Amino acid sequence: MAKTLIVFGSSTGATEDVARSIAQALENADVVNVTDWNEDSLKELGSFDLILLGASTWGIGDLQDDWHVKLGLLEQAPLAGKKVALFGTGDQESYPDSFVDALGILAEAAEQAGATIIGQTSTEGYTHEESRGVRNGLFLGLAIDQDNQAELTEERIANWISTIKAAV
Ligand SMILES: Cc1cc2nc3c(=O)[nH]c(=O)nc-3n(C[C@H](O)[C@H](O)[C@H](O)COP(=O)(O)O)c2cc1C
Repeated sequence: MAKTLIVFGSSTGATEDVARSIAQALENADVVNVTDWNEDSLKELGSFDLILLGASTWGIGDLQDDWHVKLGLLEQAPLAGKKVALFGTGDQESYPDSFVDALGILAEAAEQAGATIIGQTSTEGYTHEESRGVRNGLFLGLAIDQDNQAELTEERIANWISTIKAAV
């Protein structure tokens, strides 16, 4: 398996749990909290074949706080030619018009840095109405709803990882 870096931002632990589950399922993954991400971290990106970025959505469609502070760093990251896959947690019932918006925010920043986004997923099985995390009818990454569909999380992660492995 490709050498993988997972960077997550999580306010109450949901996205961190997903990040750690993903890391367990991959053979060669480093997991980093975005709070520990700095200019020096950017220099190490070149040694990874695949970069996974995970964030929750807060406010109404806002990027998780720790990620929000580091978004400028992501925009400047040396990601040209790199494959980046995204995962996000959200609550589709309470926030149907901004469900996993963070996926869209991270995608735009990573693309600005030259990355190619892989790992888009179907919106089937979700009840949201609007999402900045959807482009051309697909989520820009893995969408997890621990608040309403926790029973689907394990299977969603497993399916997504298969797709990612096939794409690297
Ligand atoms: C005040 C508040 C605002 C939220 N806003 C959104 C939102 O706009 N969109 C969304 O999908 N989820 C929203 N959520 C749900 C969280 O994103 C969800 O619970 C997530 O799993 C939290 O992940 P974390 O613990 O990793 O930060 C919100 C939750 C709270 C409490």
